[in-house]
Amino acid sequence: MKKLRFTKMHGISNDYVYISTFDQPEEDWEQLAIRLSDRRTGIGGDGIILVCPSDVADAKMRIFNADGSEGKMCGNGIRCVGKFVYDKGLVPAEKTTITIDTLSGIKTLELTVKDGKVQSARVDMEAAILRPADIPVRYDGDRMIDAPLEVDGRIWNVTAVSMGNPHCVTFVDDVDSLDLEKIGPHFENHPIFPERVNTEFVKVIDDHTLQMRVWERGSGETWACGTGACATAVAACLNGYCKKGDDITVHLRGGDLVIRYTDDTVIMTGPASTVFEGTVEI
Ligand SMILES: N[C@H](CCC[C@H](N)C(=O)O)C(=O)O
Repeated sequence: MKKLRFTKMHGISNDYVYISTFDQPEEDWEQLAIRLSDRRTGIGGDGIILVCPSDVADAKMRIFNADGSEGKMCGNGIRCVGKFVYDKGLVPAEKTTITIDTLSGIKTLELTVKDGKVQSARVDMEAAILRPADIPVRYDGDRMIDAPLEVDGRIWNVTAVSMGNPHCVTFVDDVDSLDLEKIGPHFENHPIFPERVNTEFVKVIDDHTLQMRVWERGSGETWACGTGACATAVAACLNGYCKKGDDITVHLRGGDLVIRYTDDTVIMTGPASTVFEGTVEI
C-alpha cells in the first residue's frame, strides 16, 4: 500500500489537501481529489492542491476541485501554496517575494512572515478578463455587465469576469436567505458557460464593503473563494457600486479579503493557515 504525505491548509476556511510533488510521484490526481476531499471517508476539503517543482517560478501549483475537475487558478489556494513553499524552506528565509506558476500564468506573492511562518500574502492576481470569448461565456456584447440571464425560471442580472477562471457575479438584496444548494447547480451548469462557472451572490454594504457567498464550479458552496472575491470587486466597480483603486473589503462566510482593482491588475490580500500534516494510504 502506497503512502502519501499531505498538509491540510485553508484560506479563510476554503480548505484543501496540499500535496508536494517535489519528493513524491505523480498519481491519478482526479480520482484522489474526489476521494481525499470527502469529509467522511477522506481527509476532507474543497479539493486538493499540488505544489510542484518549476523551471520558471519558485514553484508551480495545480488545483483539483472536489469533483476531480482541474481548475486554472485558486486565490485562497495560492496564498497557502506561498505559505507551504516558504514554511517548508523550499525558498531561502530572506525571500519573501516569491512567484508561483499556475495554469493562468505566473503570479507574484509578497509574504508576511512572523516567527518564521507565513501569516498572510498579498497576491498580484493580474488583470481581470472581460472579453466574453476569453471567460468563456456565450454572449454577443463586448463585455457581459449587468445582463439579464434566466436561471431556473427567474431573471438575474449578471456580470461575467475571469480571473483565469470563469465567474458569474450577481448582486442581490440579501445573500443569507439564498438557497445555494438549489440555485447554485443551475448557474454552474448554465449552457451559456461552456466550461461551467463559479457564481458569486453579492450584497453591497457600502462603496468599499461587499458581502459574498459563492457556489464554486466543482466544489459547491465553499466558505470563501479568492478569485471569486476578485471577480466580485471588479464587477462591483463595473456596476458603479465601488471605485477602482480603492481597497474593497469582501466579507465571506469564512472571513475577509481585501481586493484592489486598478486599470492593469487586481491585488488580493488575505491570510493562509496550516491545520495539520499527515500521511494517507492510497
Ligand atoms: N472552483 C474553481 C477553483 C477554485 C477557486 C477558489 N477556491 C479560489 O479561492 O479562487 C474553478 O473551478 O475555477
